[in-house]
Amino acid sequence: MKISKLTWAFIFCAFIVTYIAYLTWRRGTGLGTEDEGSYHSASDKFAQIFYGIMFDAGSTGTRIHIFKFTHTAKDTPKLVYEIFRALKPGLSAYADDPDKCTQGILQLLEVAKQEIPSNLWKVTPLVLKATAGLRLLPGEKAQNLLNKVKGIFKASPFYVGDDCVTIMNGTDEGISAWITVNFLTGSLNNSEKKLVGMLDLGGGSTQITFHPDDEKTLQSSPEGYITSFQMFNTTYSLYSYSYLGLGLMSARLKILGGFEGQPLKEGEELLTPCLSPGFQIEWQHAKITYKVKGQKAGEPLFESCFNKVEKMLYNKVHKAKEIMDLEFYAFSYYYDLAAEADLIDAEKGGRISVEDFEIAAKNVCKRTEDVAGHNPFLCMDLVYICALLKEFGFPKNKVFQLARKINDVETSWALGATFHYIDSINRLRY
Ligand SMILES: O=c1[nH]cnc2c1ncn2[C@@H]1O[C@H](COP(=O)(O)OP(=O)(O)O)[C@@H](O)[C@H]1O
Ligand SMILES: [Ca+2]
Repeated sequence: MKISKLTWAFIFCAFIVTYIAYLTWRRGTGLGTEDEGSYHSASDKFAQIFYGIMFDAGSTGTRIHIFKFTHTAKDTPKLVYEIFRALKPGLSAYADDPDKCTQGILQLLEVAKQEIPSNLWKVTPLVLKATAGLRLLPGEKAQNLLNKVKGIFKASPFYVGDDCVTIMNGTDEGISAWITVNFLTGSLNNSEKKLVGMLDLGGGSTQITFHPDDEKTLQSSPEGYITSFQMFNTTYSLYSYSYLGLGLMSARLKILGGFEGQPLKEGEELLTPCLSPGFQIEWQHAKITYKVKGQKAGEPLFESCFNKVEKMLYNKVHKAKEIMDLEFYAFSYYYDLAAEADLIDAEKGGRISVEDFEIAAKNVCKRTEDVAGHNPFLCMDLVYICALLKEFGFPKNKVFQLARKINDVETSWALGATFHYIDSINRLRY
C-alpha cells in the first residue's frame, strides 16, 4: 500500500506533538529534569515540581511539614499543598536519653517517603529547626539531641546540608511565622493588601511580629526588636521579638513560682492563687513533676490570679503603640485556648477581642472557685493570655483573627522558614 506524502507529514507532526507533550509532562512531574541531584541547573522555561521538608521541634511536640511547590526560575515558588503530621512529646523530653527520640523522627520521615516521589528524594531539602524547648536546655544536652537527629537525617535519602539541624533564634521564628501568614493571606505578593501582624504563643516562648508603618516605631524600639532581611528580592524591616520563658507552659511554671529544670525538694509544693483553694494536682513540665496546690485568697479567683500574673510579667514585655491600629493573626495556644473556652469554632477559628478572652477567663475562674473542671489550669491560662495581651499594649476592644490554618496550610513558622531556605539556595545559585 502506498502512503501519500500528506499522510507522512501528518504522522511526522503527530509524533513531534506527542514527543513535546511527553517532555513537558516529565518536567512537570519533576521526572528526568536537569535538576535531578543538583540545585544548580534549573530549567528556566518550564515550571518544575519540588518539595521541602521542615521539622518543627517545638517544646511540646515535633511536627513534620511537607511542602509541594511549583517553580519557574524567575518566579517566586508557588505552594501546591502541605502535608502535616505531629507527635508528642517534644524533643527536649529526651534530653537525658537522646536515643529514644529516634523512633518518632523515623515515623515522621516515613510520611515524607510516602508522599514524595522517590526520584526527588535526593533533591528534597530536609531541615529541622528547634525552638524554645531546646533553647531552655543546658547547651550540652541540646547539642546531643541535635547530633542524634543529624545522624538520622544523614542516613535518610533526602538532601541534607551541614546546617540541616539547628536551634532557630527567636527573631527568625517570629519573622518566619509572619512570612507564612502574609503569604497565605496574599499580602506578601500584593502591594494593595495590607500586611498583617502575627502573635504566636508556644509552650516555651511567645512571639510578636509586625511590619511598622510608622517611622517612630522603627526609631523608638529597643535594640534587637527591629530586623531587616531580604526575601524574593524585597527588603523588609520588621518589629519582631521572641520572649523566651513566656510561652504558656513556661509561664505556668513562673506563675506557680517554680524554676525551669529544678525539681521541688522532698515534701515541697507550689501554692497558687490561680487554682481552686485546697485543690491539689501533680503537674508535669519538661519531664519534672511538680506538686501544686490552690491557695486560699481573699479575692475572687480571677482577680487574685490576675494580680499574681501581672507581677510575674512586670517589666518583661515591650509595648509598641502602633499595634493598636494593625490587623493581627494569632495562633498556637491563643487558638487552642480560645477553642477550649468555646470562644471560636475549633475547626474554623474566628475573630475575638481581648475582652472576649477576659469575659471567658472570668467565667471559667468563677466556676473553678467551686469545682475544678476537666482542665484545672484553664483559669490560669486564660488569665495569662489576658495579662500578656494587655502588657503588649492591646486595648480591650482589639479584635484578633484566630487561625490554625489558612487555605488548608498550618499557620506556623515552618512555611516561612522553608521559603527563606529556598530563597537562600536560589541566591547562591544565581
Ligand atoms: O504547625 C502547627 N499546627 C498547629 N498547632 C501548632 C503548630 N505548631 C505549634 N502548634 C501549637 O503550638 C503550641 C505549642 O507550641 P510549641 O510546642 O511549638 O512550643 P514552642 O513554640 O514554645 O517551642 C500548641 O498549642 C500546639 O498545638
Ligand atoms: Ca512553636
